[in-house]
Amino acid sequence: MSAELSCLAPAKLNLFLHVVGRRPDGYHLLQSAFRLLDWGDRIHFRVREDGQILRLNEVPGVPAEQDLVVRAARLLQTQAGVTQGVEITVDKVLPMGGGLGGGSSDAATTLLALNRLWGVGASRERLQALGLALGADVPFFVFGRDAFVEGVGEALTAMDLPPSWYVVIAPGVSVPTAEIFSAKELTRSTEIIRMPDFVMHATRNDLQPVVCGRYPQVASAIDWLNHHASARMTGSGACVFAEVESERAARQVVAQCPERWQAWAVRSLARHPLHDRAAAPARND
Ligand SMILES: C[C@@](CO)(OP(=O)(O)O)[C@H](O)COP(=O)(O)OP(=O)(O)OC[C@H]1O[C@@H](n2ccc(N)nc2=O)[C@H](O)[C@@H]1O
Ligand SMILES: Nc1ncnc2c1ncn2[C@@H]1O[C@H](COP(=O)(O)OP(=O)(O)O)[C@@H](O)[C@H]1O
Repeated sequence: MSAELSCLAPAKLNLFLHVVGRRPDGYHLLQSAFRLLDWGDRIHFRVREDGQILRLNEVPGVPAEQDLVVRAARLLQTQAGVTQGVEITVDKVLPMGGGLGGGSSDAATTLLALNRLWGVGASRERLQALGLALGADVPFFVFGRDAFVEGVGEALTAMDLPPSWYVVIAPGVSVPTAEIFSAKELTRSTEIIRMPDFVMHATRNDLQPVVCGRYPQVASAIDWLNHHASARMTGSGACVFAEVESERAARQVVAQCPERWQAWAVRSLARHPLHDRAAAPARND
């Protein structure tokens, strides 16, 4: 008999992304609005009593030791002095290096799930702080609701947005985040805005011109989607998105998408699923 749990690791969109400065260590200071999506990877956790942390399935391009789910589990186990272990199965749905935060979300879902399954009882704030060591977007996914994000990803302010439908397109390329942040043509001095006042048309993704200049597939996906609704890149790319008025409109655009790209109709998600189930005990099988 061992405790187990299956959970969505939701994707995110950066509704806008401004680069407002650079720290002495080279990391960039950002302002961004992060939105959760009701779409993502699926992760299954099963507690082991022998302390081992195992990923059971293959994930192309991600050896188990480098997988953020394994690294997140190991970090929590060490930091909280846990003697139990876990078997993890990752059903990868999100394109990697897509700017949808897949790896970071997998890590955050792992922290939230194991905090419960192992009975650690760490506060959300503590899990956010732990998550920052794994990646800049992990604190947001632990926070688990739409947020204004500042600093390098650690300063979060909750934001309430009405539900929306989006079209998301993967233009079939993977963009390395480090390459884009180190580009000499990147502008790093966008004026700091008062975040709650943002309006989409007055914002942009500062990484988008750099990515479009280097990856023409991203530029052409934005051009194509712009014919249907106002299109923009998420994160450091390569995925692009547009908000549309309804599920029906989203599905119509997806149906017309050229075959060389992948497209999805997705709706927003108000809360990370583990937040909704915060009070529920882990299932025992
Ligand atoms: C810019 C965002 C917005 O969501 O892009 P996406 O990764 O989602 O596309 C993220 O904050 C990215 O976070 P993450 O993907 O975790 O980046 P990391 O692996 O920590 O960083 C990869 C590399 O990008 C650069 N980097 C990253 C984040 C940042 N604020 N400044 C940087 O200069 C650093 O050179 C770093 O070594
Ligand atoms: N569980 C995971 N899922 C996806 N990528 C992972 C995972 N663990 C480690 N990675 C590494 O993180 C990189 C960035 O992946 P991802 O988070 O999908 O991109 P992005 O930050 O652009 O959304 C991948 O190329 C991969 O090497």
